Amino acid sequence: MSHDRDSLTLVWFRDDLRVEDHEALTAACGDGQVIGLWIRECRSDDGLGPRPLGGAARWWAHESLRVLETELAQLGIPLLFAAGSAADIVPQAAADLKVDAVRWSRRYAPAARRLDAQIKTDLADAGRAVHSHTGALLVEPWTVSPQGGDFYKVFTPFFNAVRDRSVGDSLPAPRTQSSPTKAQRQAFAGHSWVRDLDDLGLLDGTDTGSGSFASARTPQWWRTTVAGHWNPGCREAAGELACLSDGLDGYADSHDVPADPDSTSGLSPRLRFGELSPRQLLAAALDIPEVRDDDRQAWIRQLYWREFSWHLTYHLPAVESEPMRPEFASFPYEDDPEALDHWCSGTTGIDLVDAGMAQLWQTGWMHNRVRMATASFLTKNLLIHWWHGEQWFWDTLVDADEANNPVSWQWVAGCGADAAPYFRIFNPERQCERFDPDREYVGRWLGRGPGDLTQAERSGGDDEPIVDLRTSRQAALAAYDRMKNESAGSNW
Ligand SMILES: Cc1cc2nc3c(=O)[nH]c(=O)nc-3n(C[C@H](O)[C@H](O)[C@H](O)COP(=O)(O)OP(=O)(O)OC[C@H]3O[C@@H](n4cnc5c(N)ncnc54)[C@H](O)[C@@H]3O)c2cc1C
Repeated sequence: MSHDRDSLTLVWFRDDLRVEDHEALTAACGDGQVIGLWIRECRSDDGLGPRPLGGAARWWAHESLRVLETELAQLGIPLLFAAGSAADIVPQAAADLKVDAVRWSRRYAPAARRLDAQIKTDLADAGRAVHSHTGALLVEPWTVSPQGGDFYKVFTPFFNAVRDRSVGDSLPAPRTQSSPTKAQRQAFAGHSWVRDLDDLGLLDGTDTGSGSFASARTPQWWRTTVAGHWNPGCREAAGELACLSDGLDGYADSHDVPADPDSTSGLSPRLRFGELSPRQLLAAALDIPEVRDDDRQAWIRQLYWREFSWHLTYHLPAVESEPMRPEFASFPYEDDPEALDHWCSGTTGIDLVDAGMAQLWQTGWMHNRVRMATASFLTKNLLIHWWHGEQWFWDTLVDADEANNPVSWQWVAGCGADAAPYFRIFNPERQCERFDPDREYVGRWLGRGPGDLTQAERSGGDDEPIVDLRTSRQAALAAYDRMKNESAGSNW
């Protein structure tokens, strides 16, 4: 259906690569004609903008954008691509395309918010209407605070404060518009900032050639290997949402079983890139009749863990680089590139850790229970700074998320939002016995069959552990004591 009014709106897509339940897109279509824009952004020298995508996420974004382009085209909406500084490109695009308004879904990391505020001012100064919309979160972070405090620092009170809030109904895809004419398309392509998706460099990348596994990050890897495990794009995401009952069935009891591919939903990259909105997920979970209520509630609680990560990220200046507990700034981490390389390449000799790192490298994803065990091993048994692990995950996870990744790393490292921080040191052998008793998961990812010798039964050989779990645990606790004695304590 074509629209009568003349109004033209630019919808700037970011981490919201969908057409359903998209408030900015729906509002824009209600006003008149729409043009979409996606920018491969770089961070400015003064640190404004989103964190540059890691290798696996770049591959995902590229594929997902291809699908979004097709979905939008079916609605009569062109999607234009650009690369560079959004502070330059968005005002330029708005002027060149002569749009009346610009709309986008909000983002919440401080450096991206500051950039968006600057762009909003520039557009308004140029006489354009600018509207930001909700869409990435169920709860806007500034709408929730504890009595007498600025923001929640512990999950359970946060969850109790927001769990019963209404989030409204999901929106259908907007109605079809009249497609741009050939002449209009040619005019779009003529602007200096417009690129083809394939020219954004999302699949480019260079091997640093330094010889270490951790630095040899080749994005082509993701294209050839990880691609076999995923089908990015909002169309496929909608199909997965329809099968959500598989992931929810038995969730309360079995979500910690890494060998079972249905023990969790596997929807994290869909949320990361906004192929599905959290509101769609919540509505779907509440709607599945055949799922037991404790499974449903346990899963919904996890959705709110994601909200909590963003709540913290919104309120903290630099969650990716600064410990939430300030005393950890002086934690005596060790500089051990060789051990880091063993960890990245999954050659630590600790089965669960190596299996997890193999799953990550081969699929761009790792089960949550194993993420916790591998992260604990790096930061506590190897005493390597959580930054290094966070960065490796950032580069290798298809769901690498600006909030969930650093907040989870800080949680495991003991410097984050956890009521019982440092003393929880996951023993990866005990974790394996408990959550993978038949060794199905480690067998799958280490290329050994279930029933092979357990870690304890093996001795010597190439896969001798690089560190003794018991003595390294004691060393970690001693390092913690040293830090505590040196710091005066914190008010976090
Ligand atoms: C060291 C470490 C790093 C992590 N990095 C990321 C990351 O970069 N991106 C990311 O999305 N998650 C991250 N997580 C959280 C969690 O591991 C993943 O969200 C989860 O494994 C995704 O699988 P799923 O979609 O099947 O989850 P499900 O169990 O089906 O849960 C549904 C959704 O809830 C959210 N969720 C589930 N568990 C958590 C959690 N512990 N914390 C926050 N949100 C959660 C996710 O959005 C997930 O898609 C990390 C966890 C750890 C311990």
